[in-house]
Amino acid sequence: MTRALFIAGAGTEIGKTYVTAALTRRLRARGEAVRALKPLASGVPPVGDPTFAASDTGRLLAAQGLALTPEAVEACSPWRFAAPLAPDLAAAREGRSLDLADLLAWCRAAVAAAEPETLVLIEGVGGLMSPITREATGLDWLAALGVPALLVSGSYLGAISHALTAVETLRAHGVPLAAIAVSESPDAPTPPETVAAAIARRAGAPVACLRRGADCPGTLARLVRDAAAGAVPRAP
Ligand SMILES: Nc1ncnc2c1ncn2[C@@H]1O[C@H](COP(=O)(O)OP(=O)(O)OP(=O)(O)O)[C@@H](O)[C@H]1O
Ligand SMILES: C[C@H](N)[C@H](N)CCCCCC(=O)O
Ligand SMILES: [Mg+2]
Repeated sequence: MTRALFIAGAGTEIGKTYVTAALTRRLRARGEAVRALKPLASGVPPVGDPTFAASDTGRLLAAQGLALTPEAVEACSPWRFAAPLAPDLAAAREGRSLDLADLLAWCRAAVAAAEPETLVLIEGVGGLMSPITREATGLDWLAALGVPALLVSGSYLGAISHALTAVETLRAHGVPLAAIAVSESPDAPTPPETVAAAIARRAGAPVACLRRGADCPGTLARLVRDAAAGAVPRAP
């Protein structure tokens, strides 16, 4: 049975790719089959650009041990836009647009095509409710996919409210929340463990922590694997 999980952020540039790549490496090291996808990406350099390896797609492909071939890039991130803006704006800058229905169909096909027992990780774009098309936000994409979420938070001052706001939003929309990962922010005033504990007391979901430069903790890998296998009850 193929299992899928959506990585959502309490904000943009908060650690979604970092956590997804670390999680991918950890699961693969345990012999688990993982496919990490970033279907929709903005702020992306051309594939041949020397900076492409540092892009979300580059980092997710590297975490899977995949070379940055045009085919691998296309299979990971079919909608790529250059401007570092919300995807609807970035697409418009290129005279392009995208439909939520096409994005959903692509994601569903990718999950269906994955080898049995593969865990498919789908990284969203920006924050949970960042616009992805003129009408839809990332939440619409996640809710329509019907897979559990892993919410990534930072540990900066304000991160607790941002994370709990995202938790409440997921709950209000019936999206199952597998876990929250606090990815340490630079120059944060308190340790990420302090932020994680404050979130855990209020979120009703397990919280894991990743210090700067840290690998994915085993607890998070187990939570994600179990959730993707259906061990997360849908929110009331
Ligand atoms: N725990 C961490 N340790 C070291 N670096 C981190 C950590 N978390 C995030 N970063 C770094 O912070 C920057 C932003 O993180 P990342 O790219 O994962 O954010 P994102 O949420 O995926 O952003 P986007 O919304 O653009 O997809 C990156 O340079 C990333 O490597
Ligand atoms: C460029 C950035 N890293 C992301 N790719 C896009 C973030 C869009 C954020 C839109 C918003 O919520 O204000
Ligand atoms: Mg990212």
